[in-house]
Amino acid sequence: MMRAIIVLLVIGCLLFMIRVLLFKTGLIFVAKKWWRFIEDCFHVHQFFKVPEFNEGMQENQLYRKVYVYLNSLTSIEDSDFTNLFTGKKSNDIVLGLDPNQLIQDNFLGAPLSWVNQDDSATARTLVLKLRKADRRRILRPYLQHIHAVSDELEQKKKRDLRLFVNLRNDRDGCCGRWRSVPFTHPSTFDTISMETDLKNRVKSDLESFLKGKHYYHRLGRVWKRSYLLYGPSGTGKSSFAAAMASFMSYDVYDVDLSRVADDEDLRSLLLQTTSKSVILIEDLDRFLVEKPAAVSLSGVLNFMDGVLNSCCFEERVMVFTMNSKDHVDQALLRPGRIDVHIHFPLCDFSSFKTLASSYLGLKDHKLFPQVEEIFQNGSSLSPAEIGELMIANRNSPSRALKSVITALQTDGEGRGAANAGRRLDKSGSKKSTDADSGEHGGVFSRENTVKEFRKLYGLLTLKNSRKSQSFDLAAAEKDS
Ligand SMILES: Nc1ncnc2c1ncn2[C@@H]1O[C@H](COP(=O)(O)OP(=O)(O)OP(=O)(O)O)[C@@H](O)[C@H]1O
Ligand SMILES: [Mg+2]
Repeated sequence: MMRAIIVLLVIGCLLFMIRVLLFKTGLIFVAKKWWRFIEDCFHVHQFFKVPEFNEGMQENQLYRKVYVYLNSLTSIEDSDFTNLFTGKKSNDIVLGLDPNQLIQDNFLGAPLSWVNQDDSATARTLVLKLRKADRRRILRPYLQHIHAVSDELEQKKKRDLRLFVNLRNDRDGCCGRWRSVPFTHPSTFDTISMETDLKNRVKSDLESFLKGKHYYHRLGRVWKRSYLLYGPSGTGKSSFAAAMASFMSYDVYDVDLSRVADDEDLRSLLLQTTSKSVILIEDLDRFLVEKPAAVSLSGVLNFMDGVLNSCCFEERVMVFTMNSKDHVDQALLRPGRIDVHIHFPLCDFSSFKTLASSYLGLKDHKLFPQVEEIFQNGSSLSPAEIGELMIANRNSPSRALKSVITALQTDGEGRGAANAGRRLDKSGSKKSTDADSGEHGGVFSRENTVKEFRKLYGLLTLKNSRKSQSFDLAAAEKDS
């Protein structure tokens, strides 16, 4: 009897020491791994692949959800290799899947594992491995669980907007053509010096769009809206486009047409964009004149029309910027292709005062009357030029204003008249050119309330008698 007790004690001590050894040295993970391997040998498995792109090179939404879900699993820390990234805050450490990393999971008592297949030759794929005996019972509820968890994570995490740029198509079509970085452009509608009324109308137009899904579908139209921001260099077009994206919490796809091989390539780029995004094409006029790529005009027109079935083009806002519309094929600007035209003119005295207030904190100054007179004599500069002068002299407002006056008198001579003159040429009064030419149909009086915009899809011409900025929505009469 005594001998049996001693043997049991020795075995107990041995087991305890082995346990301590296993946990202290981490060998427990090796033991678990071997145990799983031996167990697996006695089961038949099934594999389910979740590719990043479907055969049409469109993003596979399930891939994105599984990726978010796996990155949230604590078992990601048990993998042999895991990436560490800095999160939003500098002291945040975020774990990220490593190429070909194995992640274990367990659902309703069934062991599962995922492999993050990511070799540069093919598009990225997540592969689920589960026992055949468990498939019927858990596959569907497991995928629903993944959807629920990833949706919750997406909701919880404030949407970190992303800026996507397109790569050259020298990667034989694999692995997607967009690379993204966090979108942190500081511009908001508040930082852009623009007439408040005009800014509010753009906001209201965007809000109507965001709520307009059923309205567009009832009209049988793709739920998209396109804006043309045009005006001289340095007048805030790019900043405004960034402000629009931030306002809507939309990602930005910045299309560099010079990196697009041909029309087909442009279409496939579009296919890979996701909903809730701004698709930005800068300096379209320059592209159409210089044509640095093999994209044809009809390719651009189709791109602008979103000539794709609606599933691939929903919830997109297209923003085109130009320095001038004068040399552009008018087919590009017709209603339905460009819904809203917004002109960004050079500064006048009122926008100058807005800049002086934001950059120098000045509401008034003894030099203001002199500045006003120079503007009235037809001189002007872009907000970028005036902004830079104010920033350079922000510690001395008087010196800043004197440098603006000097610049207006030297570089700005006549530019204001030329800029305003574009409006005056057609009408002899301070209205926007588009409104006068009537090229987009009728002119709406300023009394138009925002609800007029809501009633109409397409283009409204709004006579904006204010001299500083025009918000000319040219109406397609027949659509109204
Ligand atoms: N209306 C404005 N209000 C405030 N800042 C402005 C405005 N316009 C331009 N700026 C400032 O000038 C700089 C250039 O602006 P932005 O790049 O948006 O001009 P742009 O019209 O896109 O010029 P380009 O046609 O050369 O691309 C930015 O730093 C921006 O902050
Ligand atoms: Mg720009």
